[in-house]
Amino acid sequence: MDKTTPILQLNNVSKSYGGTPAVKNVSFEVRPGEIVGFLGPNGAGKTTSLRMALGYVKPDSGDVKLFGGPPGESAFGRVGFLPEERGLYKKQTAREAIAHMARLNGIKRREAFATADEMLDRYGLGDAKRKKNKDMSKGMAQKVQLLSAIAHDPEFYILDEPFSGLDPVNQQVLETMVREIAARGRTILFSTHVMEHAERLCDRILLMSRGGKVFDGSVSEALDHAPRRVILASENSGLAETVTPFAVDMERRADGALDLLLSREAQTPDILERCVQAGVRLTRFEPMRASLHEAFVALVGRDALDADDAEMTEELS
Ligand SMILES: Nc1ncnc2c1ncn2[C@@H]1O[C@H](COP(=O)(O)OP(=O)(O)OP(=O)(O)O)[C@@H](O)[C@H]1O
Repeated sequence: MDKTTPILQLNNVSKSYGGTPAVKNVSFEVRPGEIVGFLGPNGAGKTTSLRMALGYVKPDSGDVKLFGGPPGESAFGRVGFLPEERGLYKKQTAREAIAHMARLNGIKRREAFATADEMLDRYGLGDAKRKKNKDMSKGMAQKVQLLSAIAHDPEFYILDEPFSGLDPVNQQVLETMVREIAARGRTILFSTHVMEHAERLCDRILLMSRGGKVFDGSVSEALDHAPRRVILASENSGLAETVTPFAVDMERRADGALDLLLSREAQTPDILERCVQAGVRLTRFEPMRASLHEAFVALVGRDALDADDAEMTEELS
């Protein structure tokens, strides 16, 4: 496989359960060295897509290529997978759990235990080496499970909601881990509901909604879809009337300022100019930085609206 071959390709993949579509005609690629965030509301089809990527679930139609071929044995030892459902053998110790998975991925026994010890030390779990999984806190067990998914140093990491269930400190530890892994040239695809992690970590995000892909691009491209807002206040009257032509919505905040949701065409310099012309003396003019969360809501909301329109058209026809 050359360096330009995508690590993962889903081509028009669909999967239904009992006649209900979970994933509908989804296509995307993950290229070598990328950190890709997989976002979407509950039930959007993320886990199903990841399982198809690994070959655990067979698509009804479309095809999946992992390392340029069908997912399966050829990818043995090259992928590290953290499943959404967490679970470790209760009686295993932390080092046994990690070594066990490393061995399943082709690492020899002695090296597997040495790696387990080294990783537990490196990620602050040195004291837990001989602790049984049943005696660990939820966060600790999750870290151990993550380490067991990555101990064989795979080329490609598929992590299904790796941040869920971790406290803020451990989320930070995990973020650092992801950066370290990426710095070694590895490729990472992770699903998350936490926009801040996606915003900070990802080269690219994929957004799913109702089984379909609704966005595929960089974080800054996604932010273009977020509504733009400006917070305004003035020391005299007439502000709301003056800025109304630039707004699709506005709200009076508790501190008296106006929160303006800008229309697509509205330009902030024009708002300032109009206020000056109208004699409105501004005491506050604060364009707000859009968040990925707002872009997410806008993109998923639009998808839901489009779907409603389609349903309505079907009903009318
Ligand atoms: N094994 C299964 N049997 C039946 N239905 C399933 C199965 N797996 C997934 N589904 C359904 O497929 C849809 C997509 O689920 P999926 O778990 O892929 O979504 P998700 O985006 O990962 O959601 P979440 O963020 O809640 O984990 C849901 O409606 C779910 O109920």
